[in-house]
Amino acid sequence: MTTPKKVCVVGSGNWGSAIARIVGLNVERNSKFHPTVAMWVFEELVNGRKLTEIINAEHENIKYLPGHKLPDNVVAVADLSEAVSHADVLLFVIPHQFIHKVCDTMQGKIKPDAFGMSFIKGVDESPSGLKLISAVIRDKLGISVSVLMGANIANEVAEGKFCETTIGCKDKDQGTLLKELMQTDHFRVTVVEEAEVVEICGALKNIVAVGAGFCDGLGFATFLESCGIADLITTCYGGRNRRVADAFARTGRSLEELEKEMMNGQKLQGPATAAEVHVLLEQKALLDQFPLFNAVYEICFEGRPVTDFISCVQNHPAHL
Ligand SMILES: NC(=O)c1ccc[n+]([C@@H]2O[C@H](COP(=O)([O-])OP(=O)(O)OC[C@H]3O[C@@H](n4cnc5c(N)ncnc54)[C@H](O)[C@@H]3O)[C@@H](O)[C@H]2O)c1
Ligand SMILES: O=P(O)(O)OC[C@H](O)CO
Repeated sequence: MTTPKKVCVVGSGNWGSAIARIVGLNVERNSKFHPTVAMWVFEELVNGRKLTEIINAEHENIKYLPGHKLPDNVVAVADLSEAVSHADVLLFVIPHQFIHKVCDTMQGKIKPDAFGMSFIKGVDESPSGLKLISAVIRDKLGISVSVLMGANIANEVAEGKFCETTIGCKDKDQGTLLKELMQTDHFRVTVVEEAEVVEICGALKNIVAVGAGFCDGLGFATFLESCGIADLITTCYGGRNRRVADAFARTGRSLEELEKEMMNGQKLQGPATAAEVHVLLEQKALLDQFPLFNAVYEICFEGRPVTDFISCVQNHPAHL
């Protein structure tokens, strides 16, 4: 029998504490894991008391996740080196601004066969270019690093509200183990191999969220009505344009044929609109600024292979 794996949560903010809560409950009932979880806490005083002492005495992170008890087996540790030294599984849940310093402190302190998972949404920027946070951890600590990202609000997850999340992990066995560590009845986990895509989605959506806040704050609320972003998301998930385009890409059959076969007389609006808008963009010499619209037009009407779709967008003049 293999030795139970010890888990350390590196971080104890809003999400870090919600994750520690899940992990603490899960390890108690799964013999593949050691029954205690170390949670590294960036020490600070709250009402004159050390936060670690409050967490260990009251089993609640009263500053970052108030109102939700942590299981007794989650032990707050202020010394990062001590917290991580016995861990087989390292869960990184800190704001991305602190990742370099945290990894630097961990260097030489972790078990050589430990592996990690990052819950951190962000990217790292340096003179050599952008880097995923998982890559920063991997390069600094020499361990494999998966990611977990999803439409998850820490307080809601802690309340046990239903939501789903995605683990990106290239190793099948590790992915299965990490799913066992994270999944609950209310927090449902899907594991995919494309870890980089999972991570970049998590990082970039935060910029859009800031933009959405600007719009709301400025009173430009119409995009947030049902006709705006909501309809965009709805059509991309469940609409007829999406369904027929999906079949087009999978089968290589023509749009006309598929529309006739799949829609029983109903009419697609997307390709025709792409053609109509294309006329205007061409007249105004704006095609370069709308690479997605242009790519859809070329694929639908000019015989451009659908397999070029991503490269059309990648080759936007602004990126050259
Ligand atoms: N909060 C959410 O709902 C949520 C959900 C999903 C993902 N995330 C992501 O999880 C990551 C962590 O977010 P969070 O909500 O746990 O953190 P948070 O926003 O609550 O951040 C505060 C944490 O940072 C720590 N901290 C402050 N100064 C520090 C320093 N110098 N060095 C190290 N730590 C320091 C604090 O002690 C505290 O634990 C982020 O990338 C976030 O985008 C958050
Ligand atoms: O509260 P935010 O904007 O950091 O977002 C939290 C989560 O990332 C939502 O999935």
